[in-house]
Amino acid sequence: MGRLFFVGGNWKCNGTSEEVKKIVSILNSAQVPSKDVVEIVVSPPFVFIPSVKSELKPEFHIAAQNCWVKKGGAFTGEISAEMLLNLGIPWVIVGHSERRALMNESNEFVGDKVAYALSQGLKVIACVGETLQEREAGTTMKVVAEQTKAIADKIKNWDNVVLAYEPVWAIGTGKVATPAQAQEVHAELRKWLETNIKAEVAAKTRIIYGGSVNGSNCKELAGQNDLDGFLVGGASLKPEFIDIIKAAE
Ligand SMILES: O=C(COP(=O)(O)O)NO
Repeated sequence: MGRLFFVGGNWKCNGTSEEVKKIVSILNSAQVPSKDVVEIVVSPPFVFIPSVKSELKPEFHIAAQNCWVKKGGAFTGEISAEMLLNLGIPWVIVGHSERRALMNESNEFVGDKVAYALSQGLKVIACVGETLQEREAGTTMKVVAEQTKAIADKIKNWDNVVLAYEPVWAIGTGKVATPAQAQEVHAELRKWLETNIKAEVAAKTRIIYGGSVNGSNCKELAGQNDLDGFLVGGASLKPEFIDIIKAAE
């Protein structure tokens, strides 16, 4: 396939400065595959980004967990794409299901955020995924296609987009999608890109999986044709994150 494997670690709203120091030292002492085998991105909470960026070895790139939908200004509490770029942060996660749910981020708002982040020069991990109710109602593909379309409607270039399929029912629950379940949706998403955007975008875009990935299930998941990596939550705070990165080999 020729798509460079991608592993993201989403630290979410976790960590103290002591805990972050420990995670950084675990990552710095780890032997990780070369950058031709895997692209690794870790996403600390905003407050730890400068220190993590300065301490972490260059094999690990940095992502923010969110950014504002337009140029910075009178938007109390927000962090702008320009600020991230000013700090030399190349990646941002947009549309995570926790933000869609807790902050009421609509598909259109997520699409606008992806477009603005890309327009400023950030690379984007764009998240889609269905809830348990939506899966049980048989509407998984309808939901993730709508979420993907809302992004596609706002952007022209997919070169700096990684699409993360994160079934909400698998996030933080320990109920990881089976390899077949993940492959099915990834293949459908790739087909959606081919049909609605273009074959080259479908072939090149990395589609990564997130939702209870750990050191024991990552290898089988990584073996799926249309699965190009992971967006890891809980396990990215633990030494097993290195095992997950090595699933790229
Ligand atoms: O939300 C997730 C996945 O979290 P978990 O690995 O803890 O299920 N990634 O962004």
